[in-house]
Amino acid sequence: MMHEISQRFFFDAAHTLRREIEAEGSRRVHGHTYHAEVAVRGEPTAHNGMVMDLGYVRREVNLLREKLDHHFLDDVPGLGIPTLENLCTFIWNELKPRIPGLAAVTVERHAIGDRCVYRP
Ligand SMILES: Nc1nc2c(c(=O)[nH]1)N=C([C@H](O)[C@H](O)COP(=O)(O)OP(=O)(O)OP(=O)(O)O)CN2
Ligand SMILES: [Zn+2]
Repeated sequence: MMHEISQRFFFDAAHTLRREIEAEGSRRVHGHTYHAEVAVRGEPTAHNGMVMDLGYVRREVNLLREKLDHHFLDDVPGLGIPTLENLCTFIWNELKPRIPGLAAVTVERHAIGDRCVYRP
């Protein structure tokens, strides 16, 4: 039977964004607290009852988090334009080789209710 486990984390980061609406504030350097979640699918093994030890997921997430937390997202190599979509893809690309059962990445800005889910 398939199970899905998940790990939440957050990071604070600055960015700029060129937009066609609400352009003025987005173009200036400003910051957000981003809330993210990674989900891992699999079958619990008979020997430990886990899909994967969440401590392992946390360790990988913490390594990834160092690349985003308190960074200027416009300058993060491999991220591209710092949208929620590209943050999901970036986190996916960073974690997928380390967490083979990775199933989804979610990034949200709670303050304004924006959310993106990447589930290829
Ligand atoms: N499809 C997407 N649309 C938008 C994205 C996105 O990542 N994907 N991002 C934005 C803006 O970054 C977002 O709306 C925040 O706007 P911003 O000017 O950065 O901040 P606000 O002042 O609106 O919100 P605060 O968090 O209160 O500062 C838009 N669309
Ligand atoms: Zn913004």
